Amino acid sequence: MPHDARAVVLRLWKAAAGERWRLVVATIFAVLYVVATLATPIYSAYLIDCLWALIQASFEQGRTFAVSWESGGAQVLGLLGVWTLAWLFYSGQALVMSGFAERLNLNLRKQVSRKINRLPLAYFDARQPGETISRVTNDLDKVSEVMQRGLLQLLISTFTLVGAVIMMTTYDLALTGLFALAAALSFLLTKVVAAKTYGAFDRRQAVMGRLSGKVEEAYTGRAVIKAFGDEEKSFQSICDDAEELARAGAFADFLASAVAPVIRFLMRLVQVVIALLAGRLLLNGTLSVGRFQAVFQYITEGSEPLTEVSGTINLLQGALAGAERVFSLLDQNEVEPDPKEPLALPEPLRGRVAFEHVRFGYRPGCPLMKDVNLVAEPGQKVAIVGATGAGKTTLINLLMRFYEVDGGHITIDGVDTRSISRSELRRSFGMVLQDSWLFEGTIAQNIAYGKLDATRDEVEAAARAAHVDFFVRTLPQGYDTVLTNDTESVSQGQRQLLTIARAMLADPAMLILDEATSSVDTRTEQYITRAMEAIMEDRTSFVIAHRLSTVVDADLILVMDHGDIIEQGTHLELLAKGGRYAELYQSQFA
Ligand SMILES: Nc1ncnc2c1ncn2[C@@H]1O[C@H](COP(=O)(O)OP(=O)(O)OP(=O)(O)O)[C@@H](O)[C@H]1O
Repeated sequence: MPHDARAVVLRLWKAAAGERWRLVVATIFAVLYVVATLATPIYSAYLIDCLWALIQASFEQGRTFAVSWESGGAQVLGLLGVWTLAWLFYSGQALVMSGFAERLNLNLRKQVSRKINRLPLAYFDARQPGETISRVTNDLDKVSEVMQRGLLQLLISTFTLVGAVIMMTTYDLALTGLFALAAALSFLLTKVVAAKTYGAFDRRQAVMGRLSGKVEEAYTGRAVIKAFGDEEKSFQSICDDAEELARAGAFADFLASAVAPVIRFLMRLVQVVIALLAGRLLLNGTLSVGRFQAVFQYITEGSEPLTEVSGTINLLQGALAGAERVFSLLDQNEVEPDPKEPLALPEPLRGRVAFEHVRFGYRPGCPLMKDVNLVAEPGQKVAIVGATGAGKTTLINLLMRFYEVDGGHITIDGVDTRSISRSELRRSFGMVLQDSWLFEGTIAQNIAYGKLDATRDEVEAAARAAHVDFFVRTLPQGYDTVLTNDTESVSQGQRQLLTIARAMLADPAMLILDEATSSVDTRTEQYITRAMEAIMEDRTSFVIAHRLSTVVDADLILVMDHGDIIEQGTHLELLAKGGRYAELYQSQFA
């Protein structure tokens, strides 16, 4: 069973708020269906006894046996009517129940989607993307699929079993007792198997999550995998997980389906014993033919749910395992909420950025930045330099509040960035990163992403300023060319120019730029340099710098090492100091 099955069921109930009426309606239909199904044996018992009396009378009086409308025809039609009603109730219930399961799934899916936007980046750092995606897809699908079929079966099976036992007591108590004993035995067996199946289902869902993660990684990282000739290793690793999934899945399914035949066998044995006992009662005249067959129909009606219930409970385990994994995602700590009454940044924004005694570590207990202090005056160009892993990106991550500082303050024009909303903070920055983020849409839409109401003229003006207009016009569809996420027709350099155009159009007060390290052709590089210089004009800009010209021209150079700023000043100041910058300059740039 889940670690706390009752808690999972309670949370599912909560998640079904607003949809519970469907469950009530489905239950009413289920009860009506069971009543109609259980009514047929009584009705047929009466019918058979009537017909039996007729047969005997005809036999004694030497008449030919015939059934008229009055002597049985009407009852036969009535029986057909009850069957039709049962079918109608069953279909109605299935319809309402599928609506319930899908709505419940929709509610959960919305909660999960909202949650994903509120999770801190640290959550995603610690997990493979596919694992989280699997919770939104596979696990949720399992919940709705099984809820739909499983809950329906469970309702009908339980009502049918209880109803059949009650009806049997009206015919013969001893036979009912025997049947109840067999039912209790099969429940016990189900319980034992159910404990095992939960573990198997839980493992299957977990392996499925891991496998989705690897497939996703292999797909998005296919270029790197090919470049390192790692295809075989990547394939093997996916195969290993796929095989584990097959084993876990086969074991879970085997356990779930193996119990039903055992219970069916047990119930058949009981039926034989009851048949022998009931036969004796029939012969000594205690039971009529009609009542004998009614008892038998109730045994059959009551035995089938027992096999169903055991299978269904096993199926529901799968849903509970999926639901538990979804709830564990929903229970993750969220990012610190924005202040209830956020302050606003001054208008117009001057763009003075200050870090005051900032402390930060990605993992608790592992400090990276111990005491970072800096002031970027309005309009200054700040170059951040340092070896790989020195903390350049981390500085930007904190500035944009992708991660929260552990101590100290970051202020913009004197306002603490934690006292304004994240969206206002991020709106005040433009970002041009190395792996430029373009989405599936036209080039015009991609450029206008920072200013959704921009006119086509504004889009084209931004593209011209970013030196990308000429390239766009060489494409057959121009600004209406649709970019796919993986588009091959746009080079790395052109992608960067497009994101510069996007930033130009948004016209933010401050900028964050990550200079490209990947090789682009000289001509494109010239365009990029010119576009970057143009966009940095009169804006406070933070540049993760790789080019000598950017660093030398900067108003402030921050030299980072092991997370902290170890030197800061202008090019000449730092050279004169003869410290790490001078060393770096000699080795890298000179
Ligand atoms: N999401 C993360 N979770 C845990 N540690 C991280 C994370 N991102 C970076 N780090 C670690 O923090 C340190 C600083 O990384 P950061 O990315 O800021 O360096 P960088 O100077 O930008 O490097 P590069 O020039 O290679 O991009 C490194 O030791 C890195 O391993």
